[in-house]
Amino acid sequence: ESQCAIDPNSIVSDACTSYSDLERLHAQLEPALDDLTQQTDFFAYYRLNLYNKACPFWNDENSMCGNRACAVDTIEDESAIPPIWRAEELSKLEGARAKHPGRAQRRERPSNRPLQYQLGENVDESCVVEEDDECDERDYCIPDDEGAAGKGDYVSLVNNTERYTGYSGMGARQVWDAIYKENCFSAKSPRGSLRSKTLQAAQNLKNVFQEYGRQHVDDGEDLYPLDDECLEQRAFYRIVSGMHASISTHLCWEYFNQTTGTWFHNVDCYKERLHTHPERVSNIYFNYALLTRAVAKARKHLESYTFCSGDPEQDFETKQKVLALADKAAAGPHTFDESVMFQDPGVMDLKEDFRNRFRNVSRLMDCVGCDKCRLWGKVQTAGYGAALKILFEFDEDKNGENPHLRRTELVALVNTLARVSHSVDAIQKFRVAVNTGDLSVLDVQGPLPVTGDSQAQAEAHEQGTTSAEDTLDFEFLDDDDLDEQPTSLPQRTFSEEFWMEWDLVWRTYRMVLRSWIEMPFKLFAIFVMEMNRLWNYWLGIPVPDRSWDFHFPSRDEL
Ligand SMILES: Cc1cc2nc3c(=O)[nH]c(=O)nc-3n(C[C@H](O)[C@H](O)[C@H](O)COP(=O)(O)OP(=O)(O)OC[C@H]3O[C@@H](n4cnc5c(N)ncnc54)[C@H](O)[C@@H]3O)c2cc1C
Repeated sequence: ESQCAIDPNSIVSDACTSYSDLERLHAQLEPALDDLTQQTDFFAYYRLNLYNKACPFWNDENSMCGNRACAVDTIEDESAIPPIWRAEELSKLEGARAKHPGRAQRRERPSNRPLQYQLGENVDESCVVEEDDECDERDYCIPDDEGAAGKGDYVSLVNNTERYTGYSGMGARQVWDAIYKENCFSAKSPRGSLRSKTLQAAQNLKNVFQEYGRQHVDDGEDLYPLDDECLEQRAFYRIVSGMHASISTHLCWEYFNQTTGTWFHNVDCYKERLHTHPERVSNIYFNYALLTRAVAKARKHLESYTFCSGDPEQDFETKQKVLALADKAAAGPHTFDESVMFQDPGVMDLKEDFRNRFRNVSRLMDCVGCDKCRLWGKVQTAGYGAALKILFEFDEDKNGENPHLRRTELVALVNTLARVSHSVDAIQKFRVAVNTGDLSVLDVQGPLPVTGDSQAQAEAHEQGTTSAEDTLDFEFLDDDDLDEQPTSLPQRTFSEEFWMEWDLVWRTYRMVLRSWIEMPFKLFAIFVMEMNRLWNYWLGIPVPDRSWDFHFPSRDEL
């Protein structure tokens, strides 16, 4: 039995929201988000370490993307960016850095007061920037050296759109594999159901094959089956899967036809990667719910936030716009209930585990072999990291006493929300195009009006009559739930039932045959691993743990 603190069924009503509610919220927030990310310097420029960090997990030299579309236009001429953020100005902070209180001192000072550095003579003293690039234990992300003058690059997020780059193949696949592998939480953490351990072992076995260069078949199934996991673990999976799905949406939305040299909305790409995988779409909506909740929760904190571009008028305007966005997010439906997560004192390890795993996902971005993908991968992992920090480490009612939110975190959070918002937009349009065959909807500017159906659903929701099928259930279904069929589904005919069963028998037969064919390879991999362990033992160096186990596929995996 899972020992998770949360009974998945108990929180359904708190953490549920409908597609149409989120679409309506999206229609309300989209203009404000667009304005913030496209029109303000504060949110348009991002400083990050794009080229100087090696992949900490493997040698990625062979998986570099050489396409022009993979390249990022960094800002060579720093006069294009607000003076206060220039490396030259930032380097003045090195002086201030000398006076930077040490770790011990910092522990003594009220821990959450923003670290502020006063700048040189040519900068207004009331305008301060924070330049703490050290990792706080409450961070869910690895800070990307904004404070390390001269180390990072300034990038305009407006001029480097996230879209199709052509980056694919084993390099990209390896990164996604490794990201999903982070979802195999340690056996020590308090869930320990046999099934999740088996899944973890299965994943490990998969890795053994990869290590030995055995390319596994891309069967189009998602990389990590969502079975018997607790809410926190499931949320982790949904965040990364939703981020993956959102990236897929953007590359389908702006796809490049190499024959004609034109960009277009690729409906087939959408069908293949999203339409036929509703759970991926649902994970995008899940992320939308999570990010809007984080922005709403940061509302009070943002009231005392210093926006600093060196131009007080612009800063004032930026702040008003951010507060207006947070107000709108807060006025919308309650999209996500973080208060039910990590509640049981027994799951404190799990929170630590969750945070560390998310940090690893952020480290994995340095393994992405395409500059533009790496840029947006870093922005988005930092954005989700900031959202998680706000959700799990912030007190909603306090403004000055919360953990400090770095400029990069806030910029990443808002831009990540804007990306997911754009995905929601694109998916709505793609969905209508596929359902009606009318491709002209793809050229509609701005959010689609909430359709009659969605409107009716929203009204029903307000009256408390939303049907179960309209609702996005963000919680775990247990096995009984999974077997339950919604009563409103059309009944299958006898011949449909027959062919479905026949299909299952046929797939089982193929699976058995396949497992016999794979058996020698599995045995070989086990043999190599055992030899490796023996060799280490003989040399007297630590013997690696056995990481193989057998995985019995579920009905869906056949
Ligand atoms: C961090 C990162 C950023 C990227 N950014 C871009 C970009 O900006 N532009 C661009 O053109 N390419 C980008 N790529 C590459 C892109 O994501 C795909 O890897 C590439 O298009 C190849 O796609 P694929 O069909 O092989 O499947 P992939 O998308 O690589 O997926 C691999 C496997 O993962 C599973 N899977 C797919 N989607 C999901 C999901 N949502 N949830 C769970 N499992 C899933 C499936 O089993 C699939 O076969 C990026 C890759 C990474 C790692």
